[in-house]
Amino acid sequence: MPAWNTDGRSAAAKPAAKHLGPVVLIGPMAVGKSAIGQQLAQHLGSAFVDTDAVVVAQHGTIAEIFASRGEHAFRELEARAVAHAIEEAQGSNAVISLGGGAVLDSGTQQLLGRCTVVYLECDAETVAERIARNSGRPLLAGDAMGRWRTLFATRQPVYERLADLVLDVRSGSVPELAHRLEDALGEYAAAKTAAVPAPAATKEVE
Ligand SMILES: Nc1ncnc2c1ncn2[C@@H]1O[C@H](COP(=O)(O)OP(=O)(O)O)[C@@H](O)[C@H]1O
Ligand SMILES: O=C(O)C1=C[C@@H](OP(=O)(O)O)[C@@H](O)[C@H](O)C1
Ligand SMILES: [Mg+2]
Repeated sequence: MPAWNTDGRSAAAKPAAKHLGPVVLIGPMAVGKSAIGQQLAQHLGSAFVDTDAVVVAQHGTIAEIFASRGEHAFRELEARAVAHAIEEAQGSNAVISLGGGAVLDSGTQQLLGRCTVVYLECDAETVAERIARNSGRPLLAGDAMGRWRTLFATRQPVYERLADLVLDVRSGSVPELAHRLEDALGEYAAAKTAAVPAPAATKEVE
């Protein structure tokens, strides 16, 4: 049972939700950032932005960008798309799914301080089948699983450091995980609300 926003109103209308701000999903390739993010946004009645989709819509497929302009150019386009999405989402509970490597950018890391960051935690076994039918992820060309493990090993500390919440996605379907995340966010927002001291009583002036 979702802990909040069960009445169809926008999540931002709930007092606790204002403590969340934009909800940003991070984690390695194929953990479900795009799929779970989209469903979560539907549950919350929030906007959804997949920053990879923004880059693709503006500049062509990720594989084409890597091939014609290189990874560095992709990272610049990605950082710009992320910054724009986070700026636009201020004051709302929009859900933003990043690409797995977006968190390496220092500007992005700073902007994430204005968001609730959810790290989707997974392992190689869970993503193996998804990676095997990988398409369109140039960094996984060749030995996909070996590359995934290597990238994960270097990025895992960054994901952990940036996370406000960690969601274990090693079991459960996309709809189940989206519900689980919605509940966890509701609890997180309620805890933050409780932690904010009530405003001091104003003295009456005669
Ligand atoms: N919990 C899950 N169970 C089954 N399939 C999943 C799950 N999470 C994601 N998938 C599928 O795995 C693939 C990769 O998911 P995606 O959301 O694109 O990952 P990411 O954005 O993290 O790279 C998609 O086909 C998606 O539907
Ligand atoms: O981890 C990465 O460096 C990448 C992850 C991809 O996004 P997903 O994590 O959504 O697959 C995409 O941005 C690009 O292929 C690079
Ligand atoms: Mg994605």
